[in-house]
Amino acid sequence: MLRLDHATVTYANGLTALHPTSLAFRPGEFTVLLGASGAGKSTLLRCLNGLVTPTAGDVIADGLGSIVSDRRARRRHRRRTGMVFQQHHLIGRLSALDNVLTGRLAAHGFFRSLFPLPRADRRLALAALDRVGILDRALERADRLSGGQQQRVGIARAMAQEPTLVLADEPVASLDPGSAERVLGDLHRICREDGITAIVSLHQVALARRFADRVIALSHGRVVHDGRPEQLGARLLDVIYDTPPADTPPVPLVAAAE
Ligand SMILES: Nc1ncnc2c1ncn2[C@@H]1O[C@H](COP(=O)(O)OP(=O)(O)OP(=O)(O)O)[C@@H](O)[C@H]1O
Repeated sequence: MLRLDHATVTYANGLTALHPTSLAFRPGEFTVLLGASGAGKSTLLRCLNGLVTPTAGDVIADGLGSIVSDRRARRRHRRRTGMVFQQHHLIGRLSALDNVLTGRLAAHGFFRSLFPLPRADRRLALAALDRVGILDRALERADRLSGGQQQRVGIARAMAQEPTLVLADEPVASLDPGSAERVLGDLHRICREDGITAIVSLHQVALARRFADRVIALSHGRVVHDGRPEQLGARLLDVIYDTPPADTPPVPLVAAAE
């Protein structure tokens, strides 16, 4: 179980992006984080792998203890945590396969990773590409693949790490609706099959309804909802997305003539 214990993040400019937050993530659960832009989703995700250090409170990883105060625990936790980003951070001139193989580097020591990786790693990387349906593009340069295919490579790279936890920050935000659904569907299926805990930030409420076991919604750095996706009604969505009440006069689109 991964836990935030009163975790708080105040950035150097004085902005509190995450107010004291306590949450526990159950193994194998697919959690979606929802919230308007700037609500604190990325900050929360980054706390969960130690990329952002809480200014107060703690992050406790299963069997390892605090990843905030213990560097070794943080390193071990990261090794078993796969990250998927909106901008896939692929190396364009490398093949899809070589990009996926970079996910295996953390499994080896620094000196070992300077030499060609063992065959077993290549097999694992090819299997990961197969699971996201693009084995036939394994030798293609990453920058010649479509956006959806590139994100599949990003997912395969995270899976090649053999993680127990996947953190995905808006993994399908730059894809068209059809590709977004297929790519998120792949991520969801693989996490389910392998019992991987997933915490995924999304902007698309429909995808949260479709795939989430649990939805956590943030607004201005606070959790405003933690529950089942079926509970996402119109009223709650108004709170999450700061929609003004229906009787608020509309803002004029064009300034009135002087
Ligand atoms: N390094 C930083 N220094 C100062 N402020 C930051 C920093 N990173 C994020 N913020 C601010 O913290 C708040 C929360 O940002 P965060 O990126 O966590 O939100 P988000 O919900 O992920 O937004 P989006 O959906 O747009 O990615 C925002 O007001 C943002 O401007």
